[in-house]
Amino acid sequence: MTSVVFSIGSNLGDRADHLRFAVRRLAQEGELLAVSGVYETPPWGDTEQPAYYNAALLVRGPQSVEQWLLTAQGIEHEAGRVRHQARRYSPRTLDVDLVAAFAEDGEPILRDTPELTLPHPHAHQRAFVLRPWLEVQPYAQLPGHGWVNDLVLAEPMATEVAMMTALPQVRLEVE
Ligand SMILES: Nc1ncnc2c1ncn2[C@@H]1O[C@H](COP(=O)(O)OP(=O)(O)OP(=O)(O)O)[C@@H](O)[C@H]1O
Ligand SMILES: Nc1nc2c(c(=O)[nH]1)N=C(CO)CN2
Repeated sequence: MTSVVFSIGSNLGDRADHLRFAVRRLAQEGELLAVSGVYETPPWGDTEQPAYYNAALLVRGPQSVEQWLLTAQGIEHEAGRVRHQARRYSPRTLDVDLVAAFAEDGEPILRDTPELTLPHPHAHQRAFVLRPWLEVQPYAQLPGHGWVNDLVLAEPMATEVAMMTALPQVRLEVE
């Protein structure tokens, strides 16, 4: 069994609907253990694009992390995601990234291949990943970077977290 923290994001079309789609599909693929709140977040990395909706999920299942990656990419495709070769961080209907994964004994699963890096190589730089992650794993540690709670409290991350808007009226939970 593996437990995976997913970051989901959308900044094209009906953002809430795209996140709900990701939750519904991942709940079909594994056991949905926790769902964070939804945040509206300023675009990171390429600022000339609309704001994102972001959230985090914790899902468990018998899959390998490589199988989870294929599932995540399949879900992005089903949501109509188009990849733009010329633009690194282009707007997208749905992004489903593996942030971190854990074996049954709680040990982090590490990968460093061209297809899959675990933990996600940019996780420690992204408020839109770290803040929702804390809601699904309050005692999370990011291998190589320490406690996630410490990361979100330290500057400049704390300022970026303050720029995120919690949207409690947007619910993602599946029935
Ligand atoms: N932890 C990971 N989660 C998702 N994709 C990963 C991961 N590690 C490596 N990848 C690889 O990254 C490639 C690019 O993925 P994608 O197009 O979703 O990137 P992005 O979302 O635009 O940027 P970023 O990966 O920085 O969030 C994928 O082909 C995938 O194989
Ligand atoms: N706020 C925000 N910015 C981003 C996001 C995202 O999900 N949210 N995803 C990106 C590529 O993975 C690049 N930039």
